[in-house]
Amino acid sequence: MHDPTSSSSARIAFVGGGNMARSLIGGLVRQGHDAAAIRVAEPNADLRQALARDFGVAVFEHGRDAAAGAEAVLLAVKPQVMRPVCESLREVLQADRPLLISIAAGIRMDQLDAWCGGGVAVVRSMPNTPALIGAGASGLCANGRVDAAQRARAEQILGAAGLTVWIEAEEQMDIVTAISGSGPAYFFLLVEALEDAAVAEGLPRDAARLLACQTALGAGRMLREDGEAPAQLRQRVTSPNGTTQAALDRFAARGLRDVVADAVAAATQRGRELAAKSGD
Ligand SMILES: NC(=O)C1=CN([C@@H]2O[C@H](COP(=O)(O)OP(=O)(O)OC[C@H]3O[C@@H](n4cnc5c(N)ncnc54)[C@H](O)[C@@H]3O)[C@@H](O)[C@H]2O)C=CC1
Ligand SMILES: O=C(O)[C@@H]1CCC=N1
Repeated sequence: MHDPTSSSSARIAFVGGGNMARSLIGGLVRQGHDAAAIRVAEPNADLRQALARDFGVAVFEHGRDAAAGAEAVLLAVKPQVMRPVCESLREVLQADRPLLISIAAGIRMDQLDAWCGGGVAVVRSMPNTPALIGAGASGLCANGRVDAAQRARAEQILGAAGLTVWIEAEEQMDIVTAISGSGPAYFFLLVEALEDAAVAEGLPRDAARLLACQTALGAGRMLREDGEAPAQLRQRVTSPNGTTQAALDRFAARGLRDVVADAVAAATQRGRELAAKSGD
């Protein structure tokens, strides 16, 4: 029987059924959320059918059909189409007043609120692709209309795919995007570079990739599970005058920390530009 107060049967609508939506939906269903209460709007028929087949969710072609009667509406479309998508939902959002959650990079809560007609409870979130395997990290930020129950709902939805962190100042969401939103790509790049370097030194590529990938996994797990600071973990690997020291000295001499700071500044700035470009 449908119990509207139960956290596992609340009607949640996803507008956009691409990669990120799929990972969040997968997480919710795995946690026991009633699949029939999850409604997804996705214009691509193949994606739509795959979502229905894989998770048993209800699928629709148009956002307004999925969103009607939902307690929370999660917007998982690209930033470039966010404005027309919000405008197409305006009528149903104004009638039902659900919690609106956006995962789009660079789109501010006041823009979403205005495009949806005003007076909307908005949570802006920035997840990342490890959500696909339940190891995501999401920053969350709420506007003044979001109540405690809606905060809990947003945490439940994003938390189904990993860790959540509340960010009080919205301007910091561009930094979250630059660190954890884009961050998986930085670690993938480092693994690519390690693999190539090992091959250049003479290791077979298969072995190089396997060792680099497993090292990333091991280091990531120690960072989250050991409770020690990253610098302490680093020091425990580094024997005086040993091999690690030789590599770390070279990273320092080549200015690795400056390169990282510069890259994060560029990503943060790009997030701000995306918000400006999407218009008010
Ligand atoms: N990929 C990433 O690492 C991250 C992406 N994001 C954000 O998540 C959002 C979605 O990204 P992805 O899932 O990677 O993109 P995607 O391209 O896989 O998914 C977007 C989906 O929206 C659908 N769509 C387009 N117009 C629509 C409409 N009018 N109504 C309903 N659906 C519509 C598309 O057919 C597509 O399947 C973006 O705003 C992005 O900024 C956030 C964090 C990380
Ligand atoms: O690259 C991007 O713009 C999006 C936002 C964070 C990850 N992917």
